[in-house]
Amino acid sequence: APPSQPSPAVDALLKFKSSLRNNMPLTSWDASVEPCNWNQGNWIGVLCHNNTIWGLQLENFGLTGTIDIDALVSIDTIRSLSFMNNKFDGSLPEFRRLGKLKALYLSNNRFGGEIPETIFQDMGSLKRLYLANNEFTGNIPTSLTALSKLTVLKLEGNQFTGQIPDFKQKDLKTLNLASNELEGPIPASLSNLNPNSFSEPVWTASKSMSNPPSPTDVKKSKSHAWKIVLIVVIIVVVLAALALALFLFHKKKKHEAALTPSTSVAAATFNAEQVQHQAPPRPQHSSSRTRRADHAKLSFLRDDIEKFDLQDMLRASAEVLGSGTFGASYKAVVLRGQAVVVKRYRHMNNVGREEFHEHMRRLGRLSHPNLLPLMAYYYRKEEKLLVSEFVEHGSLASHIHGNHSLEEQGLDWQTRLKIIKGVAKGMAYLYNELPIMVPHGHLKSSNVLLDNSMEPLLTDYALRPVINPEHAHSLMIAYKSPEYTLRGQTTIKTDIWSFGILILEILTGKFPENYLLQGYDRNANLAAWVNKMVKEKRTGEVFDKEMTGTKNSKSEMINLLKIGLSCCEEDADRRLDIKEVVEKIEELKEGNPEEDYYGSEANTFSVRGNDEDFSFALDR
Ligand SMILES: Nc1ncnc2c1ncn2[C@@H]1O[C@H](COP(=O)(O)OP(=O)(O)OP(=O)(O)O)[C@@H](O)[C@H]1O
Repeated sequence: APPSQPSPAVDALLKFKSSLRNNMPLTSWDASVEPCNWNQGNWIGVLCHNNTIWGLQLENFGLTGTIDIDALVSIDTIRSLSFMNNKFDGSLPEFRRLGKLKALYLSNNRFGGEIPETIFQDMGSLKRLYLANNEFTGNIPTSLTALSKLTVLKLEGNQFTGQIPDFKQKDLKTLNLASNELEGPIPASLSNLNPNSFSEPVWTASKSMSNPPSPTDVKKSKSHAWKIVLIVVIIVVVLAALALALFLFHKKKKHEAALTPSTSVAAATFNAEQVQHQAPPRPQHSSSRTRRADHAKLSFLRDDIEKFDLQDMLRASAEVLGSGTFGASYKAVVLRGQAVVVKRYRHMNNVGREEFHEHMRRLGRLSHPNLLPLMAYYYRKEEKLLVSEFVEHGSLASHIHGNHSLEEQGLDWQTRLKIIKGVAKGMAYLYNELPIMVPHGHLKSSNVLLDNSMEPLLTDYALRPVINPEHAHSLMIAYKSPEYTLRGQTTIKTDIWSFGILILEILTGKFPENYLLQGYDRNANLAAWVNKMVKEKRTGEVFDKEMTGTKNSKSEMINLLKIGLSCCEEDADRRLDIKEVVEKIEELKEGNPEEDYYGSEANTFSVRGNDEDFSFALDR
């Protein structure tokens, strides 16, 4: 029933809405419905937790007009605001009056002009600030250097001039200043930062395929940004060499000493620090030897493996595999040459010891040919490590998007089909087997690993119960579905969307292009593109040129494309469920694709080479 008295938050949000122009997308903002009541159909873009509004995420709506800070000030619980990818212009609004904000995302708008020096003065809680790709001019405000909690600052793609301020924050991990008009020396405090922070993606420093640059970022890189990068690279290399020498000396000296886990992790992840430049974790000094031993205990989840202890793992030289949204992963060789992967998770600090153990035991009981088993884990309040086997063949992402030489060709159709089948079976098993229904929550091509026979192994699955809820939203951003963008919740339905995108990715060879955006753009995602091509009767052009198969696979490919699109229905209720997906994939076989839907075959496909082999040509 409609509330008799609208709550103050409702009033405030309606007032906020009234100063926006083009606010048509906000029709669900209606006084007769509570903003956080999902049963009634909650308000679009309002982020809630336990019935409390903690943020607004109004992205890709074409909004203009005024951001009414007065109205927002009266909602005391707001911690995160995103107005990315809209058309707001004018000077930066007075967000300083929202002193408790932890995240402010304003990238890809038309805000401009000089930013007053003091504007960030009262925003001591701010951790993430995105002002990229606007039209800001003048100096970078020095008040930013006083934000002690800042971890990510994105200022690229503006017209900032003058010198780079002296950022001294120890937690600042990502700083992007590329594509501005800055000059002068790089402050010494920044020599520790990842050089790529000055251009764009951290991913170029690692081999991870998960975070490719967006086309706009690439376009916007200007030559002076590269000069800065070069200088920083030299500084970092010199520092790294010094640090390496120190590390080796230290390792030799302390060989016998029992290290506390976090000290050891810092040492073992030394290589990673050069990539990530995270502040190394501080040693936890415990008072007794027993406590140290306890601390250093790995909990094993399976009996069929030879046990090793944390010290073995941490003393082994670690190679960084990459750093994703959840944390960084390292490869370490333990015992008789067995390679394991240790993933160090951020944002799991809210969960208590018992709860964590219980969920790990649940995951440990899972056993399926398409799930990478969890071997062991480590729990301390401020440190969580998950250990699994190292999978030699790498990830699906690296196979689809990596560079292929003549000897090493792209995946053929049969292999792609096998992979997709395995992924579907792994997902179905996961839903069936866990005593509580938990989605995979993080399905993407870098989380599909391939064993020696190219059978897929899902990893990073079902972790939602142990991720801090306030972070889950910003962490699980891969392959975003429309409703995920609105509610920030992973569900079985959002999984199916991700699975559909994975099918389209595997068939087209294209990286889901909205990956780096925070929100869902109905015109800029892989499903929208495929749908558009299908409508234009250009289906043949969507398939990956590197995918070879026999002539007969053509209809199978088209049928799989259909399954992918049926998983990517905007309306979540219309998506297939996992059982249907598995059945349909298993039934995939020759047949006549529906011509009127997919266009005339003669126009869309071409056969190259002999009759048996074909590939799709783009240049017809
Ligand atoms: N057990 C494993 N064996 C081999 N490679 C792995 C293993 N686990 C992860 N990788 C690879 O290491 C790289 C880094 O993985 P990581 O899980 O840290 O990041 P990600 O998958 O890119 O992002 P996210 O943190 O969002 O899951 C990825 O390329 C991933 O495919």
